Amino acid sequence: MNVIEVDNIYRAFGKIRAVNGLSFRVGAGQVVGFIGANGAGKTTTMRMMVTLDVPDAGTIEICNMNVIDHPRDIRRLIGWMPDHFGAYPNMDVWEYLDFYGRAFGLHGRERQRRLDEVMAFTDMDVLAERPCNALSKGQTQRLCLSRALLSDPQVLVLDEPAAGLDPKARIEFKNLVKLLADRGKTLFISSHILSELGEMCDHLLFIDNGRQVHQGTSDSLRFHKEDGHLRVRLRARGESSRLEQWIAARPEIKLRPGDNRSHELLVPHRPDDQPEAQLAGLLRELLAAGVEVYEFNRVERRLEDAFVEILGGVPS
Ligand SMILES: Nc1ncnc2c1ncn2[C@@H]1O[C@H](COP(=O)(O)OP(=O)(O)OP(=O)(O)O)[C@@H](O)[C@H]1O
Repeated sequence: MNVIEVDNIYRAFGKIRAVNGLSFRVGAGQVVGFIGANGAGKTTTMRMMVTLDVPDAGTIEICNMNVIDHPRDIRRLIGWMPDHFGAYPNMDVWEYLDFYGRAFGLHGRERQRRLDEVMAFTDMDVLAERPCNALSKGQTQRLCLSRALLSDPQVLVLDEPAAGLDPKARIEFKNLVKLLADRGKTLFISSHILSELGEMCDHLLFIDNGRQVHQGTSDSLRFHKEDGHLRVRLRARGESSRLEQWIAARPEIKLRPGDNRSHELLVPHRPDDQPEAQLAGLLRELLAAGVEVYEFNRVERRLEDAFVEILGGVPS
C-alpha cells in the first residue's frame, strides 16, 4: 500500500519554479531518502506534503487522503521535523514537549505517559529540565524529533535531520531512525549529503530543479553491475596460484589486481539469479578449490558517484 502519493505537483514563487512536475510514491514502512542540492525543491515539497503549503497544480495524497481536503486528519498522521528550530528561550525541554503535547490534544495522564515514552526513546529524559536554548545541536535535533513523535504518527517527514551533527550524534540519530523503521513507521528524510542518507534509507529519490531525476533502492545504486557484471574484491592467504588456476578454468570471470594485495573479480551476472545467491555460490566454489579466502566483499559504488552520474555532471 502506498502511504504517500505525489502526482505531478508544481509550486512557483514568482519566477522561481521550486517544484516543477514532481511525482513519486512511498510504500508503507519504507525509509526514503530525498536527495537534492541546495535549492532543489526539497523543503518546498515536504511543506506541501505536511499541509503547510499547497501545490499550484497536481495532487498529494497521504494515506489516500488529499492534503487540500483533509489537512487536519493528515496532520494527525504525520510527524514533521522542520530544518530549523525556533527559539524558545524561556522553556525547558519538558515544558516545551508538554506544550506541544497539549497542542496535539493529549490530556492528563495520557500526555504524561506519551511524554515519558518519547523522552525515553530519544534519550531526552536526562535533559528534561535543561533550557531549550542550552542544548547542543544533536540534542536540539533529538528534541525536534521528540516533538514530531508526540502524536505517535505513522509517517515521519524529516527535513535535513542530520545537518550539522557531529559523527557521534549522527550515529545516534541513525539508530533512532532504524528503531522507528523497525516499528513499521514510514520515513521520508531529506538531505543534500548522500552518504548520510545512504546509510539510513532503503530507497532514494533524487531531485534537481524541482524535478525527479531518479528513484531506486539504495542497493541498486550502490552496487556495480558493470555491463551486467558483479564486482567482488577478495583477499586470500598464501600463494595466488590456486586462485589463478581456478580462474583459468573460468574464462568468463576476469581477475584484476586490486589495492593492498587484493584481487578484483568481474563476474558475469546471471539475470535469473539473485546476486546474493550467485556470490554465495562463487565463495563456496573458491573455498572448495582450496583458495584460502579471508576477505570477500561485493564492491560498492560511492553514492556520490551515482548521483553525479545520474545528473550527468557535477551537482550544483
Ligand atoms: N517562500 C519562498 N519565496 C521565494 N522563493 C522560495 C521560497 N521558498 C523556496 N523558495 C525558492 O525555491 C527554491 C527551492 O527551495 P527549497 O527550500 O525547497 O530547496 P531545498 O532543496 O530544500 O534547499 P536546501 O537544501 O538549501 O534547504 C529555491 O530557489 C528557493 O530560493
